[in-house]
Amino acid sequence: METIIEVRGLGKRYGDLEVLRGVDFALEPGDVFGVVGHSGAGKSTLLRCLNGLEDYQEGSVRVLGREVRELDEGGLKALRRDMGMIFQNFNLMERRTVGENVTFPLEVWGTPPREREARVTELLELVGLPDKRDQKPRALSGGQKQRVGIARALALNPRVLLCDEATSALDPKTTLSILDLLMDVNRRFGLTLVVVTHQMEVVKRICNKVVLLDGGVVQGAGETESLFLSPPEGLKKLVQDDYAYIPSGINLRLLFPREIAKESVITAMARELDIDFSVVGGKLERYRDDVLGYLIVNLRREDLPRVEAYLGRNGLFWEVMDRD
Ligand SMILES: Nc1ncnc2c1ncn2[C@@H]1O[C@H](COP(=O)(O)OP(=O)(O)OP(=O)(O)O)[C@@H](O)[C@H]1O
Repeated sequence: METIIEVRGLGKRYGDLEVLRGVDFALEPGDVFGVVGHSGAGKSTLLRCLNGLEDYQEGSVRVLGREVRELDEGGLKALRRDMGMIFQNFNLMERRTVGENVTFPLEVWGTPPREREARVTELLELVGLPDKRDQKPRALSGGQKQRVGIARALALNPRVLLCDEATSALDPKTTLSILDLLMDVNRRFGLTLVVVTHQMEVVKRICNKVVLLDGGVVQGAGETESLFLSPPEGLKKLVQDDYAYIPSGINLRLLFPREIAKESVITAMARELDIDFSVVGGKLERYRDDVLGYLIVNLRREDLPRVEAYLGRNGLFWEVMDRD
């Protein structure tokens, strides 16, 4: 499949400050790629390297087959037409109406007025705001403003949408509605999304791939589900909940991949093996279209071999949390 964005060995400095080092990833059309990490991790800088707003000193950033650093002014303009962007604070023009905001990129690219009108109508329908066309942004809620931001970002039919903390200023319910809209445009147009966020819930809900940055270095990367269900050491703090583990016996983390998420594996196991255990904690969550999760149980050390054998026989995944 075509690679739409390929980043290899990316290194970026502001003077003496190294902000990104050895960043690698590749995205295919339709990927929803989460970029997560603490404040100052380099997330926004990475995004700006993708659309040529920042230069980089090392490695390669190829977008739609073009090396971003080598683009001239015309090339950069074309690149930004192919990459829409939305922002935490929406960046709408307050003096312009909603319709005038959405039409702005079309004006810049010289689209004839009649086509512009039709396109604005279509875009405002798409984001669910056909009746707000003549309103000023100040009359809109945060969620509605972001919908206008999305309509404007899609005006030129981009291949990629860059989302910089796009839901961070919104309440949880509005966040979900914006994420649903982003998934809708992703599926409908095969749009690739790059989603910078510090909200793990956003990643779980819409991203199929994720990279975790810390101090400008990739700490973990891969498919969202496997990264969350079984994170590498060092990432656990960032993606897992803390539980007060029971100090005696064995704490076992059972992972529920999609096929068995809803089955009551645990009660069946307890019955069949005739063992006792306590539930320490757990979570079932929605990841895109699946319900996945884990459960942490505490059992007697001597029961572990039989439990592991049972889990293995039944095709389950588990992790012993404190095997010495
Ligand atoms: N224009 C700049 N000049 C100098 N240093 C900068 C500049 N922009 C960012 N930095 C520094 O680069 C580092 C990474 O910043 P960046 O904004 O990419 O992080 P971030 O992960 O997006 O953080 P946040 O979530 O707080 O936005 C920080 O240490 C920041 O202070």
